[in-house]
Amino acid sequence: MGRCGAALCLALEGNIAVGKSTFLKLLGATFPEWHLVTEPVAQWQKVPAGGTAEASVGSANLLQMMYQEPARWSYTFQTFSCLSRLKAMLELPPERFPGTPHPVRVFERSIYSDRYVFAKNLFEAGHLQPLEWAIYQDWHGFLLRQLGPRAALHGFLYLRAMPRTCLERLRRRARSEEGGIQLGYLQQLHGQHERWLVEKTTEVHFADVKHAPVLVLDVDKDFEHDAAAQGVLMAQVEAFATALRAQTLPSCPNPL
Ligand SMILES: Nc1ncnc2c1ncn2[C@@H]1O[C@H](COP(=O)(O)OP(=O)(O)O)[C@@H](O)[C@H]1O
Ligand SMILES: Nc1nc2c(ncn2[C@H]2C[C@H](O)[C@@H](COP(=O)(O)O)O2)c(=O)[nH]1
Repeated sequence: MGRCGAALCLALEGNIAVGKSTFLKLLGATFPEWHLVTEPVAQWQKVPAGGTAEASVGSANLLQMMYQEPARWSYTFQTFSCLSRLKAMLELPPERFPGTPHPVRVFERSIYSDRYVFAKNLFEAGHLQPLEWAIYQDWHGFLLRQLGPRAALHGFLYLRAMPRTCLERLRRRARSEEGGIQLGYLQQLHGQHERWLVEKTTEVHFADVKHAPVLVLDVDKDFEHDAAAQGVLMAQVEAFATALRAQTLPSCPNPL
């Protein structure tokens, strides 16, 4: 933030179609100096499918493959999604003006929800084999330990709504790959988020992240078309970021 060069790093977490992208746009309009990183869904829908150096054989929609044949493609999906999130996190943000980095960076989901929500859920649902889950956890833990503070987050913004609300929003959005998603899957993911971020009963293997503060934001009601509700949510985020900055980056006193 400001001249000290350190940004406060937050992840925006929540169920499928809860409203993360919509919320991220609102953050962008409210805090134009923040750096916002969207989830790389488009990359998952169009994975270069190889071929030779001379000729590519096109691309694969890994998101669709994972939903159509989860037992076959879940492990591949989780390696690719986690790698794409890690690349986005490690990529240097563009400087706002020379010498003035962004005060806050917000990532839509994270390498932590990749593991403690999605991969964990796929394992518990039987779509990741015990061996695949063990291998995933091995490289995930190794990589993140090697990266140390570069892979750490200071806090989480958790958008929370009832799974039924998410299903309604998901149907309204009508992303073609998600046509087969049922309420039960959103209930499972809701439970994973709650155990990880609220109840804290999920075993988390990284001390910083385990103790990172969580701001729970209730988005069950429509905030998209309600300026007053938007104002309340943005004020909550600003207060959270300000307090977190004072706590975690005390040597960088610049205001947000
Ligand atoms: N608070 C809200 N109330 C009503 N509809 C919403 C709200 N937030 C998002 N939506 C709508 O729900 C759908 C999914 O939102 P989106 O932001 O794409 O979710 P996510 O990024 O979490 O998957 C979109 O059609 C969006 O317009
Ligand atoms: N199996 C996994 N699926 C994931 C993961 N991260 C996102 N997703 C899916 C869920 C949605 O269908 C789509 C985009 O998510 P939004 O909530 O942003 O709409 O991708 C994951 O790690 N594993």
